[in-house]
Amino acid sequence: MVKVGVLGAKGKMGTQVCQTVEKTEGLELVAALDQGDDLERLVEAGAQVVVDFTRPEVVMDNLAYCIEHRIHAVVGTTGFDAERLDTLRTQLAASPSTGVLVAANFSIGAVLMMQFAATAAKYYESVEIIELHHPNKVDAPSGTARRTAELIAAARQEAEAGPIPDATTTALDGARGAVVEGIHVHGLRLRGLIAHQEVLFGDVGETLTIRHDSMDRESFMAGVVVGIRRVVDTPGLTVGLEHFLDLG
Ligand SMILES: NC(=O)C1=CN([C@@H]2O[C@H](COP(=O)(O)OP(=O)(O)OC[C@H]3O[C@@H](n4cnc5c(N)ncnc54)[C@H](OP(=O)(O)O)[C@@H]3O)[C@@H](O)[C@H]2O)C=CC1
Ligand SMILES: O=C(O)C1=N[C@H](C(=O)O)C[C@H](O)C1
Repeated sequence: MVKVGVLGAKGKMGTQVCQTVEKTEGLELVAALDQGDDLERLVEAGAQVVVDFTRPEVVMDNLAYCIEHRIHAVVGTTGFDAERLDTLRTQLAASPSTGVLVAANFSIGAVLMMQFAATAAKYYESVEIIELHHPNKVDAPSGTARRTAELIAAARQEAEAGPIPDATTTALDGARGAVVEGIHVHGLRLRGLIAHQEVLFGDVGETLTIRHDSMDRESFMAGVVVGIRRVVDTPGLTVGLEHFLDLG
């Protein structure tokens, strides 16, 4: 039995993660903490794995505590850049048996979308990303959009692709979205949505659009369970759920 603690337990994702852990064979929910709760309760409850769906501004402190106390972590909270990931690697070096998984998106379809986009990247001159979410989302662009842009940029760099064409010389602020690793990312916030993303590729005479839709937060739960089961045997930092999946 894997003893699991959840941080952000009263939030949209945390609530569902608690329910999932409680009904999943081999997992036991031993702590459900939210804003204002003392992290010491994780140690008192004997948590072996913590699942964090909190907020970008608090997640690094949560992880520092977990790593210091040799508690593995499955992290869905957004806000990770290269500097934050390096900080985790440094902290984990002092706790070599501990595993941390940071995944921008736990939905299998979103993982595939990112993989497909990385595969397509070297074949197209143009690429832009549109992420669409519920209006209660606090961050923009989404972690998934950032990660997708990073993967596409890495694939383009490896293929020695030229610059993305764009003749814009005048624009209102924001009209061309944010730029992540040289790729334009546009964010929409709309009541009725949960989590959606389109990656649009273009070249002479054709376009390719890869779209993923999460219509229910249940779509993230299978990936979270895989993360919990695998992180206990995977010391160090893992970035992306794809490393815990058999994608062929
Ligand atoms: N990787 C993935 O697949 C997914 C990632 N996410 C990400 O997960 C994060 C949470 O999303 P969501 O559930 O929608 O957000 P919510 O705002 O619904 O939930 C966050 C919860 O964390 C609580 N919280 C804030 N600070 C702390 C703290 N220090 N310790 C414990 N709990 C705390 C909040 O309390 P309060 O409201 O009082 O501040 C709130 O209850 C976001 O970064 C989001 O982008 C979301 C969906 C999928
Ligand atoms: O806040 C959300 O809802 C989501 N956050 C993650 C992100 O920022 O990519 C994952 C998914 O898009 C839902």
